[in-house]
Amino acid sequence: MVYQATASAPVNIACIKYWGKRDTKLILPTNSSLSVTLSQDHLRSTTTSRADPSFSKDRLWLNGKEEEIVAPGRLATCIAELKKLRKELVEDKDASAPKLSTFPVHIASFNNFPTAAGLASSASGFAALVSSLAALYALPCSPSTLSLIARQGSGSACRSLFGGYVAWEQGVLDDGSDSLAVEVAPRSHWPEMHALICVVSDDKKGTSSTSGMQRTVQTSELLQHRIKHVVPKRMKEIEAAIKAKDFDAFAKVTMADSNQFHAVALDTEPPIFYMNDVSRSIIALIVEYNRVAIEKTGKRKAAYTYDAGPNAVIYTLQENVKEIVELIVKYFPQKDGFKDPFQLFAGGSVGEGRVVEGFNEAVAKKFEVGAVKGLIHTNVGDGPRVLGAEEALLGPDGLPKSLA
Ligand SMILES: Nc1ncnc2c1ncn2[C@@H]1O[C@H](COP(=O)(O)OP(=O)(O)OP(=O)(O)O)[C@@H](O)[C@H]1O
Ligand SMILES: C[C@@](O)(CCOP(=O)(O)OP(=O)(O)O)CC(=O)O
Repeated sequence: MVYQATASAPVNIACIKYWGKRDTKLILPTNSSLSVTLSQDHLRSTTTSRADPSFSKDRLWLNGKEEEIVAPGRLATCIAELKKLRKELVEDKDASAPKLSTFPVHIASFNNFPTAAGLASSASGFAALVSSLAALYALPCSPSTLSLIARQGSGSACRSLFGGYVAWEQGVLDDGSDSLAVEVAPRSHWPEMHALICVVSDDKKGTSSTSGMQRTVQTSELLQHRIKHVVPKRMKEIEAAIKAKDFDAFAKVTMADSNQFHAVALDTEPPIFYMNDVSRSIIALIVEYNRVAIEKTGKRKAAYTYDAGPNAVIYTLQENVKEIVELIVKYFPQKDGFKDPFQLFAGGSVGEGRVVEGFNEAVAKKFEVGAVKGLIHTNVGDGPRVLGAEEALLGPDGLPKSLA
């Protein structure tokens, strides 16, 4: 008998940013946060887990390379928590259930996009790990319960247990049992939400989120203001905007919160800079694009947001994506053609790009080819998926197929 399961999980990009922990071991945040889950059709982590009494120890391969599982590290904690749930919720209740909690596991995972480049690989990665082990162990758990475990792998990972629009409620309890992800609205509520990711750099980043945010907690006074007076109000505003499908309000709060996250990074001692000249020019383009839109219709049409790196994520409604791709390509000429998953250009190419009528072209300079290395067009997506045996990443010998 082979005990094995495969799952995939999505990336999420926060509109209200998580930045700061009140408990670094349990990964309990200093503020609530909210994100949009992006489609797994474009960006995903896929993970296969197998339990077998003949394995000598728990082992994990990420993109074909073995990673150490060292207790009490994050990987070891997540695996141990899931084994504990298997024992308590399945084996202790049903004497005939195989004692999978006592078997070592082999885990193989693959990210179909750059790992540790500020594209939230830790979020989709830990969500896929938790989802595949939960499927292997047949855990009767809700996504919110599983989010409690994914959170201990990487905070932002807890939000990837749901599709659509997701809040991570910070919670107040010391044991973290109320610090979990909840669905604000499913994908189907507002499926017109699209995202354009401008890959400015796919290098490993300078200051990791984990170390950067703790330096901010220790040194930034502005962070305390943000936690007490800004985020609670913004969480309410953005939830209301999502429920009402009010893109203008959604965009206003999203951009303000990205700005404030980078302001608290700058307010850290020594200061942390995640955005670069390219990032700032993309902001200038979106600000001008919105100025024209507001002049015509009174409403914003795009929202930029930046995580702990220079890559821009631009949220917009489906009807505006084409204009925005043309705008970005005009200022950031592309080496490779735009992969057009939604057929915006009906099989043709983007060409030289262009700006909308009334746009002040002087707000940014034209950059060299390669300043924006690539554009990824995606949309709001669903939560983790359990996949069939044909998608498994482990071979019959229990080792990654990529190594065979
Ligand atoms: N598929 C995966 N399975 C298990 N762990 C993963 C997976 N993908 C990434 N990770 C873990 O996450 C780490 C990368 O996280 P890191 O926070 O540095 O980058 P990021 O998630 O790309 O960026 P950010 O979270 O700041 O947006 C990897 O080194 C690995 O330990
Ligand atoms: C800027 C962010 O992307 C920070 C993400 O931080 P991580 O979740 O990567 O940090 P750890 O909990 O230490 O693993 C904002 C966000 O996703 O909310």
